Amino acid sequence: MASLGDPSHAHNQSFPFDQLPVLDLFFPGLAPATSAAWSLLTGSPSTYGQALCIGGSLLLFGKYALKCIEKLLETYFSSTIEVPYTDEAYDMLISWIDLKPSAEPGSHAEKKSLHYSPCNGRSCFWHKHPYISCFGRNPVVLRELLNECRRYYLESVGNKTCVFEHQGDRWKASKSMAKREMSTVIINKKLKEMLLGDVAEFLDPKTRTWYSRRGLPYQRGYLLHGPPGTGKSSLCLSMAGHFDLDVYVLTMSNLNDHSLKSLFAELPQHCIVLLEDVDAIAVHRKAGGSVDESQNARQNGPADTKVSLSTLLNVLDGLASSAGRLLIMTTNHIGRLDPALIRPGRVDMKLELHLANEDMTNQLFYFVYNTPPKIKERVVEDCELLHLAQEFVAKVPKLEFSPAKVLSFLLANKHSPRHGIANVAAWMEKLQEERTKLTRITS
Ligand SMILES: Nc1ncnc2c1ncn2[C@@H]1O[C@H](COP(=O)(O)OP(=O)(O)OP(=O)(O)O)[C@@H](O)[C@H]1O
Repeated sequence: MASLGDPSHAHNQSFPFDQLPVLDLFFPGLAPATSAAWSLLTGSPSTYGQALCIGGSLLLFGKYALKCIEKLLETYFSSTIEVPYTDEAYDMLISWIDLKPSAEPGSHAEKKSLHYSPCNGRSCFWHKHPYISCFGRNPVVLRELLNECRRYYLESVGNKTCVFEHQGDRWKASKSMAKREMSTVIINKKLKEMLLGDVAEFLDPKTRTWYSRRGLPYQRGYLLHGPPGTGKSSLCLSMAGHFDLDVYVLTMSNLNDHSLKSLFAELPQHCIVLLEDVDAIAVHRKAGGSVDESQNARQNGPADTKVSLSTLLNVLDGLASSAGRLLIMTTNHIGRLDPALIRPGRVDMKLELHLANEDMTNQLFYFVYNTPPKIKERVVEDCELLHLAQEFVAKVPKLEFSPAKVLSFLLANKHSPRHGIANVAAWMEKLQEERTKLTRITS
């Protein structure tokens, strides 16, 4: 029996090649590779083994060397501009890419249109004629590109009102809508004029100087209150269009203290901050006037899921530190608001929007059926309009329906005012039924 130390046995220790064909049966091509590796390990490399070894090393080190070169180039020979997802420049970049001919989604653009956006990592695209990459230490090309994106973006939203909404504690452009003419929001004429005059005066640069000379906080707050569907949000949006401002919408029910603070910290200069349904913060006070925290917690839920009044007051007061923002709060229940929230200085003007009176119903009728003189095709002849409007107004009880309801009815009959007028009674009956049903459910 041969011992392990027996040199003659060493020779017999070679790879069991007699087993190779069997291995090859299951793993074709494995046998030659293992034989090369075996001969390398046992110190007698074949040419094939040597080549394999050199190739492998080249592959390994080549990859590493490439990474090093890439890093070196990136660090010393290229410029990079970071465009975070949350930055408006990101939206500009996206709209620019979307506008590129290569991004045209084809003839079915209207339905399920495609939108293109840059992904994380490296992207190559054409900018003017040369093929640009960020190679080189001069960032001018990148700046130029971003400027071009900005130009495209501003052109595309030129006649639009941009609305930003919050996602967690970040702002995100949610939609850009065609500017809504102030004339399409039907409210008391004097009220509208007063509001527009006040905002125009506030935004005047002279007013800003006036405030700063006296060390007064340059801020203005408005409260729009009234029943649902009286045009509070519409008024805010059309004001934004009128004064060319973007709107940042905060929905109180989806916020907590932390997100509210972060969102306020990120607001740009010159914009409208719309706080919708501020009554979502129901505040209970004790007999002495102090805030009843336990009652608040019971009604509003845990503190980390809701906005507390003290945080809201703090951020509103902080708003004064950055100039040029208009604060507009809306509510359907002014009686539920804490007096501290709507005290002068935080709210400078309160405007109540009403259910449709005779004048508003008349204006809504004209809004739907009056056709501009340029358009030949008309539903009603001008001479008939006055008479039909009077007939409609006489049938609709005043201060009973919101402008939203009246408008919705008129739009349902937009092709035939006569048919609409004939159906007013049935419509009111239906509304009454709905109201009774709702009262039964809620009681
Ligand atoms: N006064 C109005 N003039 C013209 N359209 C109106 C008016 N009020 C409501 N509408 C129309 O009704 C719809 C709802 O209006 P809007 O959202 O502005 O009402 P709101 O008072 O903000 O309601 P809510 O309190 O429920 O938020 C919109 O389509 C709007 O065009």
